[in-house]
Amino acid sequence: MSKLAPLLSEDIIERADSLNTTLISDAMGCTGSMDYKIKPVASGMKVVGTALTVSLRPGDNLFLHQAIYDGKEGYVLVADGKGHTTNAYLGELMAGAAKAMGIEGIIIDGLVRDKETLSESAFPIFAKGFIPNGPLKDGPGELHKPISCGGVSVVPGDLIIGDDDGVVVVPKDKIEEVLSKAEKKLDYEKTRLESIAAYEKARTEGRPEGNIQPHWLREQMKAYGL
Ligand SMILES: O=C([O-])CC(=O)C(=O)O
Ligand SMILES: [Mg+2]
Repeated sequence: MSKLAPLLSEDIIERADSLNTTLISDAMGCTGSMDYKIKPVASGMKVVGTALTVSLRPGDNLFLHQAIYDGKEGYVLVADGKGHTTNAYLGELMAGAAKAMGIEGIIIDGLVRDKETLSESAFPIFAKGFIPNGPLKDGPGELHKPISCGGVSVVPGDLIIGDDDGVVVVPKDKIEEVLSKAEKKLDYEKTRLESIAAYEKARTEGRPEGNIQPHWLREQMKAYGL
């Protein structure tokens, strides 16, 4: 029997892929984001998938090696590196192995190394930064258990989305509700951007009409007597 949590459906992954981290966080009441220091190693990287979790001893990557070989397509490896900042948890070799295994990407609360190779690769890695020191390989650690990563709980099987703004986690029992809300927000934002652009065009052409204040602004400002 697989140790891995069931993969999320292709439909869920496709829907999440057509959204982004900000819409998904909005749909969770502006929550769900990991520590802002966890960012893609190169701008433009995006990852969406089912969480595969590992907890590491600070500065030690033994269990991260095992997690890579437990992984396969559809999974995003999420590693609680406890925010350790003296040793890197992975470099180009492990990143290459994870990509070869079919893993969608790696999120780590800690540092990595081999910046040049990692940032030129198409393989998405999200970390807090870079340091030349390598890790120990002695353990202990924990695989496929609930963890905390970047201040957010991650349970194996949760939905993970990472992009240039950071990483957001959607608990598996909330996915349907969150995706439908985020899709509605996307529609709202598209319409809003269109009206902002139309207003700017009209204004610069000397024929402004109406206003582009969001519908809720007036009501909210009443509390301030304005
Ligand atoms: O030593 C390690 O396990 C990490 C590393 O440098 C690599 O993945 O290239
Ligand atoms: Mg190396």
